[in-house]
Amino acid sequence: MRVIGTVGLPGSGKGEAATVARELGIPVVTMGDVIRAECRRRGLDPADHHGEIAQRLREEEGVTAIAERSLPLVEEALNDAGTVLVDGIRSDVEVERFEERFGEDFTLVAVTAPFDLRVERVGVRGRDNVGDGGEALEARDERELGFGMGAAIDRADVTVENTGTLAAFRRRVRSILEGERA
Ligand SMILES: Nc1ncnc2c1ncn2[C@@H]1O[C@H](COP(=O)(O)OP(=O)(O)OP(=O)(O)O)[C@@H](O)[C@H]1O
Repeated sequence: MRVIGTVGLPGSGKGEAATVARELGIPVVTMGDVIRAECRRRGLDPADHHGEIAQRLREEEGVTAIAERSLPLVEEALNDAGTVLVDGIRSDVEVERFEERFGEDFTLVAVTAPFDLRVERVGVRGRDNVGDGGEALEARDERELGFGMGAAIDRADVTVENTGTLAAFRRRVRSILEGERA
């Protein structure tokens, strides 16, 4: 069994890595789904309340609340597959929770790309209001780093620098996902 977690700043390529996993038939557990489910449970629209509920869950159940609630989903996915990808790790305490649960079977993969490249890519994707100078992305970076994402990236077992072509990145991710455990 292998549990592969991905971590990276906005626009670094985590979504693309998850797409590669799905194409290989590897189930993807998205930690944001936990938050969306909790929004619905509280009768709130996830589109408007995602950030607020993420924050409240951490306050009410501790800083590992979202990781904790993701664990049963990962375990369920492991019933049918040898490898599972976890998308959405945001802090070092979450990394510790996965390491505590899965030990050597957990691999943390950091995806990195310089700010300017991420601005360009997020712009192409058109999901964010980047504005001139990439200010929106800067604010998102700050929020993520505030959760402890920098410390999580520092703990990675493998770092993929996503500075080349999309095809090269996808190949690298595929080889990590298919690779034998060291
Ligand atoms: N090496 C690359 N070359 C060109 N485009 C890329 C490359 N890697 C990723 N992209 C594109 O950049 C955009 C951002 O990547 P992706 O959505 O995977 O980022 P993300 O880390 O999931 O971001 P977020 O945290 O904001 O969801 C996507 O449109 C993706 O297809």
